[in-house]
Amino acid sequence: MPTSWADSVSAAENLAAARPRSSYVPPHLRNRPPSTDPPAHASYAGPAASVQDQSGYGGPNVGGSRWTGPRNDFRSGYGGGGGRGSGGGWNNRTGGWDRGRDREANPFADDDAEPFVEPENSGINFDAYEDIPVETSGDNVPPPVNTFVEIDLGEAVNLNIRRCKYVKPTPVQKHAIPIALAGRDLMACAQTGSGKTAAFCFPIISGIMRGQFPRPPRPRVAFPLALILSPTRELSCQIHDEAKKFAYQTGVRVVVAYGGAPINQQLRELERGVHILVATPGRLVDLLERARVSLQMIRYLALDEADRMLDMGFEPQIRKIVQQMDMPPPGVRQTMLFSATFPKEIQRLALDFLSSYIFLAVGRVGSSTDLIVQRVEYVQETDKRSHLMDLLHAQRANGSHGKQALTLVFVETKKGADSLEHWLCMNGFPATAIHGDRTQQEREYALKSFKTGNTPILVATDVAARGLDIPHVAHVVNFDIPNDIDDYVHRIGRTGRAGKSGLATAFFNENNSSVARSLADLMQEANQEVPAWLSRYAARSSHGGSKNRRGGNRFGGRDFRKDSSFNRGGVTDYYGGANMSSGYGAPGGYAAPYGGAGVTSAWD
Ligand SMILES: Nc1ncnc2c1ncn2[C@@H]1O[C@H](COP(=O)(O)OP(=O)(O)OP(=O)(O)O)[C@@H](O)[C@H]1O
Repeated sequence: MPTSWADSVSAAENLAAARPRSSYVPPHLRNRPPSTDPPAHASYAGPAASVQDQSGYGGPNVGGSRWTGPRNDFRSGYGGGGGRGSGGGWNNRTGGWDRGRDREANPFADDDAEPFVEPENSGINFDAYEDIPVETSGDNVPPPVNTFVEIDLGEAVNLNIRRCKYVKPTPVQKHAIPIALAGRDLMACAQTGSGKTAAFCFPIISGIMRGQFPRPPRPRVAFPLALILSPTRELSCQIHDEAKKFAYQTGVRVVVAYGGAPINQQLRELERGVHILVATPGRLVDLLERARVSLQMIRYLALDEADRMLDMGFEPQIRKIVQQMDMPPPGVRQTMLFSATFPKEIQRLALDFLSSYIFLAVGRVGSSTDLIVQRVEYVQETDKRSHLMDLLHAQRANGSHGKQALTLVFVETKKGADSLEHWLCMNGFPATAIHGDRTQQEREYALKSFKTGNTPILVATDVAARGLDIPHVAHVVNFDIPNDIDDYVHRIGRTGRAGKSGLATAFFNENNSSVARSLADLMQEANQEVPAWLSRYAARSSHGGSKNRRGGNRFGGRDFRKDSSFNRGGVTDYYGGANMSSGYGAPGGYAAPYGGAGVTSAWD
């Protein structure tokens, strides 16, 4: 009997291997249950059919009443039944989705060529996340799970989890996946590098595999079932790559659309059919205005790094996409917001986008993980370059495996990035740069060159601060400290990911005094040593008032619905109690009520 999730998957694989095969089965078909495969191009949407079992969305197009019934109906057979004969299913026009699936490239193929490949994606210190404080608020919060085997994601997704070498869910996954699988709207805040991408992708993929959906009503228009919005092109590409791995051989097709790349190629991809569309807001608005994408069939909406999208001025586009086009309203679609930081503005947006949602905070909101050793050094503007060179020399001397560890250097301006890159190269340090004035091709080339270790130093503006998951970034240098502490949290979060440790060094001087206090608070909270001189700056700036988007609340946001000032503003208080846990050992912790006066929480 299998004793762990990994054992169960192994057992499943062994069983599959033991199955007698009468003839050669091509690799892309090997994980498909032979008995349930429909004939090519047949329209099939029986009650137990999943996307994998269909040649497309064979269910009827219910036309006029597309938003009728509660949201869960979509997942429990909406549009199912009567699908036979309804016209050949999804994408029939181009030969059917199955044809595309047969050509599905193996998204894991590159992993084996990875220069720094590891046997297991458990990280050297994965258990470091276990004791992290977790808080949930909202009505009827589904209980967390401890293992992947407890979550019924389906055999195909389980195999992909194993291919990803994930052994157990991270804390945010333990909580968020059951919440999302229960069909609940979710606002989830968890530390950088803690696995949020999989936390929203797994339930979406699994929901699409299980659901029954009407077939797309018009040709030449893409009707995705799920939309994942992210602020930057690189992050959208990364989510796309991840989602393709999670959805490999499930029949769920993931397409990405982002600016700066030829739109025609993206249109062709969309025409081949799309279940999950990953997009940046600007390019998506373009596609919607060209009427090449319709959001009318969206059942899942995920906003990754939602706060950053507002910072970048995307709010009008996001509101247009979510509220002014044809997307089903909250309560019909399922909406999830994920970030490591949630300033007040985004919590207000959440009230418009989410319906009776659960607020989940894993670790203190806006905190950095204590896997990252943070150092702040006092460096005058004019000394920054030579100081950086000292750090890089020291690092080169300590290089492991004959390879120089990757170093990410953040600067404030695009010009500053160009000039520092040039200076580093002139001084014998192989560096490249990424910023918004570079062409998309240059940006992608720079990232690739950095990831592969060809240029182990990347100079970047905030375009690389959010979400990018680059293995083996050992050191993040804040050559220029950002004015907003949330940006600092995301920047340093490019190291110390998935349980690994990392180092972050910041060059502080007079110009940064406005963030002294939030920086000192953040470091203290992450159990870092705060230099005495920084504490003095912090004490001074508390009187002057530093920019603090967290509204004076020391640990930043918490569920905004709890703020009395907010509720006095005439907005309904959805808050219906909260649960608090400081670990996973005691399931009883989730039943403990929170919110009464005098109860200590992770936030206080
Ligand atoms: N269960 C798991 N086991 C092992 N590794 C995991 C697991 N889940 C995710 N990872 C890995 O952890 C890394 C970080 O994941 P991800 O990029 O989703 O983090 P994140 O929380 O979105 O970070 P950020 O806030 O910076 O966007 C990735 O390399 C991912 O493959």
